Amino acid sequence: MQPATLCYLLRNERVLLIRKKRGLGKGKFVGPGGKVEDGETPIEAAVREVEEEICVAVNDPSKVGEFEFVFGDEPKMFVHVFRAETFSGEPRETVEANPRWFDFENVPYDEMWEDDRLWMPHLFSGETFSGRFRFDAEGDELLEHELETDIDCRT
Ligand SMILES: COc1nc(N)nc2c1ncn2[C@H]1C[C@H](O)[C@@H](COP(=O)(O)OP(=O)(O)OP(=O)(O)O)O1
Repeated sequence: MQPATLCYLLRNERVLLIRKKRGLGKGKFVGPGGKVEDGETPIEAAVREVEEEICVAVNDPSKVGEFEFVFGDEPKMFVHVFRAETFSGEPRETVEANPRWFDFENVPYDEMWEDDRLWMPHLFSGETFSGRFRFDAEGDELLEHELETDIDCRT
């Protein structure tokens, strides 16, 4: 399965999301992230993707979750989820992404992947989690899921 990352920047009860401009999930609000490249660790990939997508240097990402995404019967991605509260640089728009801060209460779930509304509240409350989400073959509709919290997430 393709390894990938999501890295959520959190500050003052707000989360930074990007309007994705290309690739899987184009047009949706998502967390900064992308595929893990050959020779990279997930944490290195998470830091690189945030820098590439919104020009922010993340200092202390900590792993808080793991997801398996399945499209139809095809395992699609294994995603390592990180959170970061210290980072430097002002988030800037790039060719890949348009960044925007949202209050935890006003996250635009209707414009996001369907799984996000199920687990993001656990991110905001400081929990760890793991999930398996099966979508239809096109990735349009979430068909079934399992979600567990308070997992051991050490990398
Ligand atoms: C299917 O459900 C998903 N939900 C959520 N919340 N996030 C998802 C889902 N499927 C994929 N993702 C995330 C995981 C990664 O952060 C990205 C993958 O995006 P992409 O394939 O565009 O990765 P890049 O490395 O940025 O793309 P390039 O190959 O173009 O560099 O989506």
